[in-house]
Amino acid sequence: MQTRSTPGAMLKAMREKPPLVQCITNYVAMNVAANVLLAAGASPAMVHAAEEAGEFAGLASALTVNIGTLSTQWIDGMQAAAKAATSAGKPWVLDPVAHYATAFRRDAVAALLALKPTIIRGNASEIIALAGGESRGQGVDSRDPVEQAEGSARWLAERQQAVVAVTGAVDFVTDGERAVRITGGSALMPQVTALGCSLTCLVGAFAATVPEDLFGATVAALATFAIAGEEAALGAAGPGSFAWRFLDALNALDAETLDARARISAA
Ligand SMILES: Nc1ncnc2c1ncn2[C@@H]1O[C@H](COP(=O)(O)OP(=O)(O)OP(=O)(O)O)[C@@H](O)[C@H]1O
Ligand SMILES: Cc1ncsc1CCO
Ligand SMILES: [Mg+2]
Repeated sequence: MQTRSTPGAMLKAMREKPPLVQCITNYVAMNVAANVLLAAGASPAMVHAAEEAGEFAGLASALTVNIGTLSTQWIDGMQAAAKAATSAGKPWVLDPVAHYATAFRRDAVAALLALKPTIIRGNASEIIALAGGESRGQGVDSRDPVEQAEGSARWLAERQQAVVAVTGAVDFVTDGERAVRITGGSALMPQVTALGCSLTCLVGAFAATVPEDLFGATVAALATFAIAGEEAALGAAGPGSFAWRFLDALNALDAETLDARARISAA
């Protein structure tokens, strides 16, 4: 992996100086994602109102924008925050939840893409559709394998000059030049709502910690989820116990274990 630092070193740096991350996320994910960031060692703030989102982006070290439960007022807040982050040179992450489903979502995502997210994180169906392909996604859930989204991700990364992460059974990350696959996690992860949305917020936390290495930050966040997910699955009886075990595993994961267990290979 061609990054300046290891995932473990980035996790350690994040915990030593917990970054303030502005998460504009959906109603389903707000509580889940805030707990995920706290467990990992970052400081989340769910601030989306049009009246303050832009101003708040000036205080935060990174911004994440997720369109999961969209409404017009929220779009104004998302755009204000994205503009403020971009003009301050701060990283911001776009999660285009089910953008293929309706014209309202498609238009919102097109406007957000024009505001130049530095990182885009989605499931395979979302990334395929963002690149203009035929996706089989149903609502917010992916119906496509990540392998089939790799070409779309490379195309999107080049076109947007952004890091693109596609998640699923095997994750894929590219900046248009470099690309890696990350294995791990658990089949229980897509059975717990909003873990992908929470991962988007965690990508923002790592990006805030190492803004000079957004590719490495994205890989580190995904590897953290992969190892915490594997650990949580060991004792889980189903999605319910997996959800709380995942928070505990994330909190207990240390830098050395992450670096020893992360499975990241060039793609
Ligand atoms: N079958 C699987 N096996 C292992 N890990 C998985 C599997 N499916 C998803 N994951 C992991 O789950 C996490 C969330 O990714 P996912 O692709 O499910 O996001 P998403 O579809 O955007 O989720 P949501 O919309 O619920 O937020 C990632 O860390 C991913 O690696
Ligand atoms: C279930 C659901 N519906 C809109 S957003 C969301 C969270 C997972 O993406
Ligand atoms: Mg999602």
